[in-house]
Amino acid sequence: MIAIFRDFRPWLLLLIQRRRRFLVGAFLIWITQMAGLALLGLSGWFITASALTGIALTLGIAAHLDVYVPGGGIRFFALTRTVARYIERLYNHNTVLTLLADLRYRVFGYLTQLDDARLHGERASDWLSRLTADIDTLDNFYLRILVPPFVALLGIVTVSLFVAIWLPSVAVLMAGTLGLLWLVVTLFAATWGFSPSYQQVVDQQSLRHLVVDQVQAAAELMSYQSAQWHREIIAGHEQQAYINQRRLGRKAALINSLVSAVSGLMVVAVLWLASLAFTQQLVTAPIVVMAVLIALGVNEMFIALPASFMKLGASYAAVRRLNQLTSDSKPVHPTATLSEEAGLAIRTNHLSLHYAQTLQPALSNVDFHLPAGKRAVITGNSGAGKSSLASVLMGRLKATQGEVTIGGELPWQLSSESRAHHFAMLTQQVDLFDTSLAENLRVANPSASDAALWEVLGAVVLDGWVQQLPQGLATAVGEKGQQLSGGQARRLALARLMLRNPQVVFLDEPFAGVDAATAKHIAASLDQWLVNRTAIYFVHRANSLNLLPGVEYHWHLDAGKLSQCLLN
Ligand SMILES: Nc1ncnc2c1ncn2[C@@H]1O[C@H](COP(=O)(O)OP(=O)(O)OP(=O)(O)O)[C@@H](O)[C@H]1O
Repeated sequence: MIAIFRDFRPWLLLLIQRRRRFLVGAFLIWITQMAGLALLGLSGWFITASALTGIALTLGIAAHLDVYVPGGGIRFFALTRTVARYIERLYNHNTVLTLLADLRYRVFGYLTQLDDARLHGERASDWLSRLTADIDTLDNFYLRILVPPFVALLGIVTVSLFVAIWLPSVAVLMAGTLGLLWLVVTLFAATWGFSPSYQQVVDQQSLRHLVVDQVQAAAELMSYQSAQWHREIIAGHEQQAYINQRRLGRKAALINSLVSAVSGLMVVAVLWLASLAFTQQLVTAPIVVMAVLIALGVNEMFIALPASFMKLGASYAAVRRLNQLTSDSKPVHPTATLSEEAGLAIRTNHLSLHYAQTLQPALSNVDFHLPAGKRAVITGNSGAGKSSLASVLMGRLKATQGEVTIGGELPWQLSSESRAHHFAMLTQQVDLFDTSLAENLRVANPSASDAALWEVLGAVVLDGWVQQLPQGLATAVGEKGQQLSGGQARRLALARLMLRNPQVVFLDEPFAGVDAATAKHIAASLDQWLVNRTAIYFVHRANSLNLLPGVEYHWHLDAGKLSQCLLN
């Protein structure tokens, strides 16, 4: 229980920052509910009193009834209920949207502080779930879990005090029964539904993964004739999820029936006690009707509570996932910067990197020094650690041991603006936006002219191809650049990089997927563009070396260990 509270705490604190909104919202709900109950009670009283007065007059008994005050009261409560409900909806929806913005802002802040290893450690759909489903669950917390039980308690006290004016015994009965019901629909419902609702979130997540896999790997599954096999796995999970959902539904239905049964019995008991008071001439008949109608109407305050509290486990699952982000993200925003004049030499000192959940280090004791403005090549077989080293040099990963300095600063301590300004990296995985060629290029330099775009396209030998496209630079590249070949996409990414003016450049396999003649042309363009920049090429094969003019250093990575090679 304490652990659960500890997990919820940071998010509750965030929600509580808006406590004024919380109190005003709760007050508006309370006004709406009380106006509804007053309308019901007063109408019951008025109808009964009118009927009794009518009967008395018919029987020739002198009787009178002031119809103006209760009539006015009924109109007043009817209007109050409508207006209060309208304002309450506006106000509380505004609060929910404000909280949504608070939560998204905080979670997005955590995401931006995660390093490459953590970001790549989970699926994109999981990150999306955190930003959408998990936050929505927390967002519902305010309007479903925090406000309604508070208002219900306030309602119980108000109604009991009101009824106590005429019928103290009825008031005690109502306060006792409603208090017990309150405990059942909140604490008991939360405990009883905790594990199935927690499981529901876990099931939904695994089903989402499986279905995404089924769609993404559809071609493979069909060509290996395994689609049916995979569908059966999904069906198995789905069946489990249904069983759990039914369990949750049954529990919710049982609590709802309990609430209906107990509140029904309470109405009968109120009728009985009030009738007793009537026979003892302690109250009039209209008061009896009013008390019974109020007891009937008070159930409304509990209707939504069991369903919300049964899902506390789902909120907890969301909170736990979001809390993982807090513990993984860096505590401070790095702020170091590099000066424009500084010569940006790269130096590593016993650099080691060990990914979590792997036995062998990806980099171990890497030592090298690349003077400012010089070029180097680091070769290595697949899995030797080239991309990992590039990520550490870029400051996208923090070394487990040792350190790297660029221009005298630790890259991971540089502000993101400084890194973006001074460093550039061509990664193996190219990310293109689902927009035009020009827009994709201008991601690197929004103010680049068309002439500048043509120039960099020429440098990567894409200009001829773009010229013969009917829409030229305005041609759409499709989602993830699917309308381009792999080699074209990489060349477009390289062209994009050349629109910037970085001092340090890392090029991970710049010639992958490119034919020999084109590679030669690109190498010549790079040779020109890299003048006065510090650059490291990361390539698989030493036979790419003749494509790398100006390279003065050659290191080789083997299973994370770096050794110096002679350049021939
Ligand atoms: N996010 C990660 N989590 C765990 N291990 C990782 C991660 N990224 C890489 N590795 C491991 O680290 C080692 C080095 O990988 P890396 O991608 O740096 O090699 P590489 O030389 O760039 O390979 P390639 O040329 O095939 O891209 C490999 O054993 C790889 O399995």
